[in-house]
Amino acid sequence: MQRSAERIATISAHLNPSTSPHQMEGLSAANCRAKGGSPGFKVAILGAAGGIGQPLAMLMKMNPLVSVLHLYDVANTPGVTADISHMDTGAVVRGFLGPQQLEDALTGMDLVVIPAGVPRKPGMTRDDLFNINAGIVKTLCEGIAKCCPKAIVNIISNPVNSTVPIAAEVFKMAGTFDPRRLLGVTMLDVVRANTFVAEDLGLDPREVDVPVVGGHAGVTILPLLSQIKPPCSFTPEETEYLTSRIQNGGTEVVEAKAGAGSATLSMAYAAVKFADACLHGLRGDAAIIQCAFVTELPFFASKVRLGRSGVEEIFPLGPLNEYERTGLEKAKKELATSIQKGVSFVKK
Ligand SMILES: NC(=O)c1ccc[n+]([C@@H]2O[C@H](COP(=O)([O-])OP(=O)(O)OC[C@H]3O[C@@H](n4cnc5c(N)ncnc54)[C@H](O)[C@@H]3O)[C@@H](O)[C@H]2O)c1
Ligand SMILES: O=C(O)C[C@H](O)C(=O)O
Repeated sequence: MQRSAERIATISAHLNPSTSPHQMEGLSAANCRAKGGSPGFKVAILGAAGGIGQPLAMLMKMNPLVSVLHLYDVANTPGVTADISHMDTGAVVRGFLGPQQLEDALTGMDLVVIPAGVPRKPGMTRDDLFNINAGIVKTLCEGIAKCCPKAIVNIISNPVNSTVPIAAEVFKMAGTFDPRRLLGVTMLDVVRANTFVAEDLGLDPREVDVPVVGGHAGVTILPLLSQIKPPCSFTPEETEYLTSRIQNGGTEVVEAKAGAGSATLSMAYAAVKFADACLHGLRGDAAIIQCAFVTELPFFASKVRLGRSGVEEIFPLGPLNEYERTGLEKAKKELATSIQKGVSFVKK
């Protein structure tokens, strides 16, 4: 037991940038090389040892736009970091364990992705996670405000409809709030919508683009099937079936996993797709457009254009049909409650 604790501490020290020259003695050549890195962006994942965090860390390590990858969690980061760091891709990987290493994990980051927190079990709503996850997101965002206030922040932790308002309040109180840089990740809804619509129409999902707006829970998830590319028409029954399947995609996975958590692999895929879009925007690439939960309007998932400073343009919803207009009213009502819950949590 003692030996294994010492070993974890040693691995952690080797992977931590604050390791002193004295502590560096005895490191392998491979670890010593891990001091700088190729040009690119610095990305931190908070909750990196979790069900989403691990595959997300692997996919970010494969991203050529990433030069430094910081993996932070309150448990198990030394093992995950050692494992990921053996991948022969460009990004230098460093691990950080526990609150005392949070500031080191965040300092200098361009993009921070947050999948920290507990997932649902069957029978729970995302809002049932609020009591635990609200405090986790608040603490992590306080660290961001202090150590990397200019970073783009991608929030995955549920309930997104409340955790993003929590993050906004924390940043406002710290005087660092920039609505262009705070984004709730609703990409999995788009990924699911593309897949389910493609399945229904017999198309390749890579050729389908469904805008999904509103929020990330139940009726707040509002797929705009009337605005699909390529343009398609649906019967009322198809619209009802597809809308309901997209809105309940998360529950479908929670029930199939039967107590072992919620979507992790498809979420890691969606998170990296979204993070990659943010990095391309930061690099100055043109026409980077995705759906995300943004903090203007005041909070609403919309189609946005990403650029050097984060969200550079929020597109209007466009023409909605009768079914979508009704859905929008339901979404706005539920969203208002979830947003207020997040704001009150920080202000109390
Ligand atoms: N936005 C979305 O579309 C979407 C999709 C899937 C899951 N989620 C949410 O993502 C969250 C994580 O899901 P998961 O399946 O990876 O859960 P998980 O339990 O497998 O992993 C969560 C990780 O967070 C870590 N953690 C807990 N407290 C922490 C803290 N204070 N600081 C840093 N790390 C901390 C845990 O140690 C764990 O490693 C859940 O809230 C889930 O509901 C969101
Ligand atoms: O459904 C969940 O609890 C996780 C996530 O929000 C999802 O949509 O898969």
